[in-house]
Amino acid sequence: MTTIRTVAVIGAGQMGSGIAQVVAAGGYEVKLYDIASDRVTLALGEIAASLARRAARGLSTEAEAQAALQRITTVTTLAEAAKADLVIEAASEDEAVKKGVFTELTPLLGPDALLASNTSSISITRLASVTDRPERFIGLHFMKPAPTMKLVELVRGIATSASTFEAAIAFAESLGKITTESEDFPAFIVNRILVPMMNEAVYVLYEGVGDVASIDKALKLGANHPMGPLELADFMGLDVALAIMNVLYEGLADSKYRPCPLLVKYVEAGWLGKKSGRGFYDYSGETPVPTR
Ligand SMILES: CC(=O)CC(=O)SCCNC(=O)CCNC(=O)[C@H](O)C(C)(C)COP(=O)(O)OP(=O)(O)OC[C@H]1O[C@@H](n2cnc3c(N)ncnc32)[C@H](O)[C@@H]1OP(=O)(O)O
Ligand SMILES: NC(=O)C1=CN([C@@H]2O[C@H](COP(=O)(O)OP(=O)(O)OC[C@H]3O[C@@H](n4cnc5c(N)ncnc54)[C@H](OP(=O)(O)O)[C@@H]3O)[C@@H](O)[C@H]2O)C=CC1
Repeated sequence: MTTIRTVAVIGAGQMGSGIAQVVAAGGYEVKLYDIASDRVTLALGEIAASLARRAARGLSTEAEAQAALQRITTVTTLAEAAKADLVIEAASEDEAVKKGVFTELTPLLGPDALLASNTSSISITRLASVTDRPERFIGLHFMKPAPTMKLVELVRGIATSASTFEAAIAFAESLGKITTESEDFPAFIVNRILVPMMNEAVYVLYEGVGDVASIDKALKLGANHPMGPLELADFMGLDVALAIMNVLYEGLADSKYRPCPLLVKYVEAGWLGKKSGRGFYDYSGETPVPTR
């Protein structure tokens, strides 16, 4: 079994930065890469702030937070990122982008390196097929926010070996996470169930059944969800939610997964949720304000 000491994270967005933080806190050396180098700098600042908040909440000591931050190195080329025992890809939810990353990365890797994707929905078998090591490739699906959420969903592609699967379980558990296993079907388990529920909430808004505040209040107080479905969609990123719906719609060829036209329009407008400052809520002020 490969001994994992150094982990590269490709993509320093919402998930890549959270994953880098969790992995560094777990005692691993981390290399963080993004296609946009300014994004990596921003991510490091976000990680430092999150580690400090968690220390202030008593979830770690100040010294542990500092040590975790010290273990993260930012890199500006895939060649530097490739010098790792495990590479976790967390780039945008777009099959062409992810395949591009793995195609470029593969010849740069050491022979024993393991590959993982944090994809929310895309076939692990198809992503693995562009590499030279589909048996050493696995879906390692962290939930947002990665430092807080307990689950890591593991997805084996058709060629993933038993030893890769075991290494992935051991790695996730070493981070204090609990794993679950899904077969390699569109959007796996969590998002197959969760994201159509959020899409339905957008239909409820689109059809005028309720406004943003009513829909979120209904699910928060009526079903004890920690966030309403529209708040959660904004938190996840509307582009990510739409990409997952499209994978379900195309992959399962069933009209019940049709993305709500209002969700499509929001993404086309660049209203991507919290990360862009506007989605179903407006985040420009102190507290989020419903937009409909
Ligand atoms: C798309 C995919 O592929 C898969 C997915 O991830 S699906 C999405 C899965 N995630 C969820 O369903 C999350 C649902 N929401 C929750 O469970 C909770 O609201 C929560 C855990 C996010 C926060 O709960 P909480 O009681 O406020 O926890 P708390 O410990 O105070 O905060 C945890 C972190 O969440 C952050 N957070 C809380 N609410 C937030 C919000 N509305 N927006 C952004 N960040 C928020 C906090 O800042 C904190 O971050 P740091 O550790 O960096 O300080
Ligand atoms: N958001 C969520 O709740 C969750 C998302 N995921 C999955 O995690 C992955 C990342 O999502 P998320 O972090 O939300 O998305 P973000 O848009 O926040 O981050 C993606 C990052 O990847 C960068 N990127 C794009 N192309 C490349 C490339 N070729 N090489 C390196 N970096 C690249 C983007 O840069 P730029 O912006 O410049 O294009 C961006 O910084 C997706 O697969 C998503 O489905 C999994 C669990 C939860």
